[in-house]
Amino acid sequence: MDTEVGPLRSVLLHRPGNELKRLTPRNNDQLLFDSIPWVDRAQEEHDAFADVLRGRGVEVLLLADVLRTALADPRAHAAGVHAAVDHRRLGEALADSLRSHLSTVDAVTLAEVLMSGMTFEELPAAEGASLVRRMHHPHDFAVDPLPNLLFTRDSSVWIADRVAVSSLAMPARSRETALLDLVYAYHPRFRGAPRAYGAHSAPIEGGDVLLLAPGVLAVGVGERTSPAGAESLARSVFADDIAHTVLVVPIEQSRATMHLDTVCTMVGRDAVVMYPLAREALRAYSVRPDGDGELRVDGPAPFLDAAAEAMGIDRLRVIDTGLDPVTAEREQWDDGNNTLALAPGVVVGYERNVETNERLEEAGIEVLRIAGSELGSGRGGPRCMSCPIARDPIST
Ligand SMILES: NC(=O)NCCC[C@H](N)C(=O)O
Repeated sequence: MDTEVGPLRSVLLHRPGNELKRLTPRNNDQLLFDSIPWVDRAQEEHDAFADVLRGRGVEVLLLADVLRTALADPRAHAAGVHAAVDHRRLGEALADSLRSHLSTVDAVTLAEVLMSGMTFEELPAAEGASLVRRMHHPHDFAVDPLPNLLFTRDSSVWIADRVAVSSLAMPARSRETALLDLVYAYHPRFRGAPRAYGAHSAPIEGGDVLLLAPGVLAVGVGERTSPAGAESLARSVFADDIAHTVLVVPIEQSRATMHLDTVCTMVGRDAVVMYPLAREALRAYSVRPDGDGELRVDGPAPFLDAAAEAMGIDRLRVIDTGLDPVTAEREQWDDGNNTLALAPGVVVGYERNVETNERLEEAGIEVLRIAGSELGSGRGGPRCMSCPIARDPIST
């Protein structure tokens, strides 16, 4: 898979589950949600999103299913138990007893613990007194929930025939790496899938990675992906010969622009929808292999120019959203720029971004609208909620 817009064949989604029921007004900021979602409605919205994709011939894989299947392998099960138990939080005695307990549970139960976490009151009854158990509030988490699993875009990225399992920057998401790692290592469908980026610890998140054209990647660097993460990814894709240029794009370190795909996504082979303020502001370092195993770094230059040059086209078309600044800011916050392309000129977008969608349609882009009032409470749109696994090449 080497573009953002080739006909989408297969995608990994996560239907939100019990992990969302862990969100409270006390923990939602730390868990990276802006409000408390109505879980049943979020599930309905997500089911409708998945149905739109299936209706267009896309195979939808659900993370909970592939996780359960992977955990049926004893090695994956052991890795899952290891990922769940934090001995620094629990202390050695309680960690040992939780480890022994989880080692005996089936794959479905372990998957649920890995996704939804476990509170101290849900820990299996243990013999004897544990200071840790007594001092924690019963509702404290012994195993943290992962409500941001919903945003499968960020935790793994397919580039050509390789998958990069991300190292996520925020503590609330760092355990997602272990789950995706064991899915790709042990699920029969993915076992042996070649990796990109490896087990680097420098943060990369998939929302920052755009496959602009075959061999050309854009990587946002800001709140999530670090300069070191971008450099590691560049070195890895050059070593594997799956890209010739990586455009490294500094983005503002703020919640509204946490990933590059919050301000810019591709809607056609040479077209993007972009937050108007980003249009002039974005710049890019062009990183290429220098032929001696090192990197050549040029720039920074205006992003649109650097992208067109690397893609070998005259210019990258920006869909003129033509919005007044307040509407633009509101619709950017609600992920109007975060579209998922199903094919060149066909995208999924949140229905609430009325003006952005109208402008896209005026530019000839078909917009498949989905509801997202609850899904969007974690600040992510259709692109954030999808990890494409296979796309057809764009026919010429
Ligand atoms: N690619 C994206 O922009 N993903 C959205 C992630 C939202 C999630 N609540 C987070 O803060 O990581």
